[in-house]
Amino acid sequence: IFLTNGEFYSSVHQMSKVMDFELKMLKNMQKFIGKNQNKLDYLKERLAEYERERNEAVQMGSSYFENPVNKYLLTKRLTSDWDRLENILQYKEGEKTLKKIENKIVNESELEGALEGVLRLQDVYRFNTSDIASGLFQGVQYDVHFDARHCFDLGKRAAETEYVKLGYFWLKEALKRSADDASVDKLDIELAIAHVKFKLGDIKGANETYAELSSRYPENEKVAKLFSEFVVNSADKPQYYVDYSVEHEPPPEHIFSASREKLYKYTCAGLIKKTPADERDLRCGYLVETHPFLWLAPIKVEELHHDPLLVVFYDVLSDKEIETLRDMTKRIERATVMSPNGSVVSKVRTSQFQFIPVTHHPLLGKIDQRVADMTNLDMKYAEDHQFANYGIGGHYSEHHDYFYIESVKKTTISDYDTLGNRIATLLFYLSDVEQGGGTAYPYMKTLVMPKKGAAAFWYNLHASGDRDWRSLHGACPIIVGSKWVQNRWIREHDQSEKRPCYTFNDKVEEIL
Ligand SMILES: O=C(O)CCC(=O)C(=O)O
Ligand SMILES: [Fe+2]
Repeated sequence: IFLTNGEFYSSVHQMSKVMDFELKMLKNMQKFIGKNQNKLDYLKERLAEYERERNEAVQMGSSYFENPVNKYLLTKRLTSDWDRLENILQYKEGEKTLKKIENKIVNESELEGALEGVLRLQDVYRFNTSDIASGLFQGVQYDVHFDARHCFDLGKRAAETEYVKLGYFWLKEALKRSADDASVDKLDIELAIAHVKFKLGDIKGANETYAELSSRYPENEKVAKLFSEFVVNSADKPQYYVDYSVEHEPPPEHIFSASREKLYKYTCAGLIKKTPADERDLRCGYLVETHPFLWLAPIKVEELHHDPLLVVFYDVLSDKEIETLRDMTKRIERATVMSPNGSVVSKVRTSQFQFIPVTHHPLLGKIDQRVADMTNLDMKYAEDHQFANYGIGGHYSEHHDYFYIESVKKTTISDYDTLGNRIATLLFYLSDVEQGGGTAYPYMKTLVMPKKGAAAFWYNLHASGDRDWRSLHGACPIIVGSKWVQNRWIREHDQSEKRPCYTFNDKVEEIL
């Protein structure tokens, strides 16, 4: 058994394990019910039999005992039969099975992770609470909805995270739904709303809610207690209201003045995108120069940004190759999980992000040759192939692929002295994603949507070797679907023949 702590919600691949686990639980439950059903059936039969014998005896009166057989039967019922029955009654049928069911493996932190996944989606894509609650995502209607209890759980969870304000809206939604849905107590929702208001610094609003509740429930001890706690805790807080008219703060007027995290989210949500003027010089076409073979089989390439360079290559992996790659990652993963020693949690984690050396399978070398043809870089200087799987809500926040060599220990980076920094990244998409899951490049105003068999390619370093901060990117959360990617991180030493240094420094100073 290897399912544990908050590792599943982020990967659909892992979720399928959870599904298998649920099936086992259901089977155990069936077994438990079956066993107890047999026991009850047996007991019912015995009961009927004994009642019948007894009724006969009662009807016959004392003459019943004139028959030695009857005398024997009564004695037997009250002695050996009864002992057996007692044993059966005391025996906890299906106890072992019950233990298995009780010993649930998907624990509370999984649930918290799942709730936070929903909140992250909502935050990044700026979904309305009532839309999510009724199963509407980016204009696509799904046949799911959240009841008052779900909304309440989300609201309470949100209040404990960075999404406190969303917590307010979820609790309001819970309140709305509780009108004709008794899955949660209305007063509990209202108390949670008062608490969230307090957390948001809405001291005046919280005070009004508590005051109203205590006048509506004058005898309620819980209300009185929470109100007086609030009065004590808010005594030295500034007294103001919070505006709840919008669920998501609009971006600042000069959008690039926002934090990098915000820029990443805005790009995922489509608030940052290229203007027609930005797109004017970008081309689509066929790549034929880097290798004579490409004259026969040119690679489809789409330019998405020029400086720094960002392109997408299409149809560079076949479905069959992708199948082989996926099989490869499955095999390695299982081997890791079954390993008898070492931390189980980290093993499960590495199975969501795993490195496979090029020597592991001939296909990996073949792919690297293709990458060399596509990028004109030398793949001798690349890291191991990295595979990753993201599930619903799974994401990778904004980051640079290059190393900050000043701030990390050199020894933690493989072969830094010989290979140097990550000059470029080639990111294969091994799956389509139904909704969400794009790769966002805020400074290039680009959102690349995963397309099975395609690959995004960009430079992380200037030709001078300096880090290019404009290569900032991140994987947007998955709304629906499962995303598989394969990373090729290409190092800078020694690409000098492939990407000559300029004689001038092309470094662009950071504007932050
Ligand atoms: O999955 C993506 O879209 C981006 C992944 C990424 O940036 C990374 O693994 O470094
Ligand atoms: Fe990255």
